[in-house]
Amino acid sequence: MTAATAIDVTGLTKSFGGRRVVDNVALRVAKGEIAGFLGPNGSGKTTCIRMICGLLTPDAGSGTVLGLDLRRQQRAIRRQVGYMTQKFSFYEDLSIEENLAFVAGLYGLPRQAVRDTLEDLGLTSRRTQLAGSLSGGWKQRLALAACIMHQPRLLLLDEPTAGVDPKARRQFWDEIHARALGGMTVLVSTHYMDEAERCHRINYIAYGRLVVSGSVAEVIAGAGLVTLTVRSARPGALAERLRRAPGVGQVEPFGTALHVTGTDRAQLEAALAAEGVTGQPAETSLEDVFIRLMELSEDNVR
Ligand SMILES: Nc1ncnc2c1ncn2[C@@H]1O[C@H](COP(=O)(O)OP(=O)(O)OP(=O)(O)O)[C@@H](O)[C@H]1O
Repeated sequence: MTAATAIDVTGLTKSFGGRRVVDNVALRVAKGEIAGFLGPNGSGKTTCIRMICGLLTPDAGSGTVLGLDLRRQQRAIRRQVGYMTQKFSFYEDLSIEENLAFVAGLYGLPRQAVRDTLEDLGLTSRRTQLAGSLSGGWKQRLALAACIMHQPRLLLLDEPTAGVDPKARRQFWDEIHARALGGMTVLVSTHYMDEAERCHRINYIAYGRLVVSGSVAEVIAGAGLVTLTVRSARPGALAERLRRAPGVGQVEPFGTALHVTGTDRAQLEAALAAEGVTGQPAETSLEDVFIRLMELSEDNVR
């Protein structure tokens, strides 16, 4: 491991009840990087995150987290990591400040840490509000406050913005980027494409296996997909026919236009020409790429 690497693990493997849910995953995350973790439901993201933060022991695999040994130094790792679980919970009948004071007590932090964290996350004016009465966005902010109060060097976020409105999500991401600029490393799982695009690098996992890793641009370029957009008076009927045409992968309506994606430009153009329409070149979206990766992974496990 170099000093600039926050997570450096290889061969991570975990089975539950004889079923392998994480299979030989290698992951490297540089210090100060925001790494996205994407993949279909049940593909093993949460399990990987829990192995990385020292809550679950891998069946196989090794490596370091913040320079600490993944297998032998789990306790030390847990102390330096902030982990926001998918279903974070609080004492609903306690205020924001009381909830944070409770967490501070668990970590043995001084009272000042609560005041600083309230201030830092813009929670001071609401500090007496009961956690149970907060909106989704403020609850999530409280959860973030609770997991960064002990100033971890690595933040692991498991679908932190599920069910939160766009403005609160944007504020949350601004907060995350500010922390990363300050040197904190972040590994965040998400199903939202716009959030994937906010990450420095993304890692796509399917059926327990890491399928691809890189910047958004690298991942899109590496998929080798071609996308054309067509307009039609009856896009629904055209989409139906195109989906059955050879060489056509995905056909997605975008308003009155269709985005048609495949791996071979000549075949795509031929499919459109057979329908009497011409396509205009369009950018392949990250969503198109992930759907393609998921289909390829399905084929591999069948
Ligand atoms: N403690 C456990 N005991 C048994 N099975 C488990 C356990 N934890 C996870 N699993 C199973 O392992 C698989 C991977 O789950 P995991 O939660 O890691 O996936 P995920 O990628 O985070 O999914 P999602 O996107 O839905 O959150 C799932 O099939 C899940 O049911």
